[in-house]
Amino acid sequence: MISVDEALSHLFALSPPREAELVPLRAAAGRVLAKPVSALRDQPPFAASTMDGYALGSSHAHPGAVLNVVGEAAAGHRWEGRLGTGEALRIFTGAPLPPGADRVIIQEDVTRSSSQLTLNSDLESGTHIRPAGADFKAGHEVSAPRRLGPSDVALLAAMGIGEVWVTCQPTVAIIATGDELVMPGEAPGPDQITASNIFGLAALAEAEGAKARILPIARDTEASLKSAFSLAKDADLIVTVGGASVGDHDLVGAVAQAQGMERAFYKIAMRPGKPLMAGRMGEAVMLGLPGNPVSAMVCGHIFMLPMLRAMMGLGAMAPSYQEARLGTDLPANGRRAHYMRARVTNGTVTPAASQDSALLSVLADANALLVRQAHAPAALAGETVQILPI
Ligand SMILES: Nc1nc2c(c(=O)[nH]1)N[C@H]1C(S)=C(S)[C@@H](COP(=O)(O)OP(=O)(O)OC[C@H]3O[C@@H](n4cnc5c(N)ncnc54)[C@H](O)[C@@H]3O)O[C@H]1N2
Ligand code: MOO
Repeated sequence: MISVDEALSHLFALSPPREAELVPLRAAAGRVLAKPVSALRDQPPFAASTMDGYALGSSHAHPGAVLNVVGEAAAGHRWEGRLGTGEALRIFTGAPLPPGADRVIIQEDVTRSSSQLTLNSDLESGTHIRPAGADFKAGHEVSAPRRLGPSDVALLAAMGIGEVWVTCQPTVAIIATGDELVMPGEAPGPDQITASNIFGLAALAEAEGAKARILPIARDTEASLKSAFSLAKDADLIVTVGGASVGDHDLVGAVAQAQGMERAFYKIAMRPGKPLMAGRMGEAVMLGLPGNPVSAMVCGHIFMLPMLRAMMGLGAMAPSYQEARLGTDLPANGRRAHYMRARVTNGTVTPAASQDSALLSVLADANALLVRQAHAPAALAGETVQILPI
């Protein structure tokens, strides 16, 4: 059995970044920027009024001053000219400021009569001018790699960028294995159950930005598993679920190897997740997860998601563990790192009463995994522990 960290290193070695593709900005949200992008010009490109009012030279901006309104500037329509002594310009929010003006008086602070403008006795302070380049200057860079969120997409649009290079989305083929399984909605036989974790794994992969495909359930025969692998071979990542352990019907490893899988490792010191396996299979990576519903999902968080992030160009990063206060005493841990289903409330984490790796209702109630390292000594309530929000 290798450690979780060793398993992750093997998996990262199997998961180089995918190539990049050029997509319209509208399709870029959630994708990973593959090449840095630079602003084409300053934003705003000109000094602009931030209010509706009157632009003037600040030497005139005193209560009771009387000025002559010589024209008008609106957003998208500059006034061509230069303000002289005693002159003011009607100006609206977003309009370019004319030369000769360095202050805008809001319209609430003036009295206007025809072209004559009188400043009121109480003037709001501030210039109400946004200088050219206040947001960013031409050449301002958004660096890569970076997962593009809504604010990034808005920034890129403001930078004038219509298309961006993003890493291609990894494709994931998910294969449930087992004679006992039927799809949700199908009528199970008396000895059968519904395939469940494959739907959770597909959702996890998609939420991370991958394209997931659930293949037909493979039965516990060489022929059925072989045909499932052949359907999956164009994927970047082939995820099998079940058939990973040591029973007579656990054929996944043997069939995968007969299909050319070069095994990187088998079995890890982790609970749940012990019979994890992985290797290269042609152009794809094969990740063989244990069948127990929670084991597969926990391995999805700890291994599949970091692999997908690496394939998307985000680097070889372990999951982002955080710290929390332990809400209850825990006994010493055994030789496998334990990823306990737990709830974190106000910074205090409490493990679920049952850690049976088949209980999806417990997983669905959990909002974190509480990580106990292999051979961790007993821990007392109040100690700081590692968690992974899920
Ligand atoms: N003698 C030993 N037995 C087992 C060991 C061991 O070390 N020695 N390891 C145990 C551990 S730990 C795990 S985890 C399981 C994993 O076994 P498999 O990966 O071979 O999984 P299966 O036997 O196919 O299934 C286990 C369990 O999960 C159900 N299952 C399978 N696939 C799905 C699915 N897609 N959706 C929902 N449920 C699924 C299946 O019906 C079984 O109940 O092995 C232990 N045994
Ligand atoms: O490791 Mo198994 O994955 O305990 O249930």
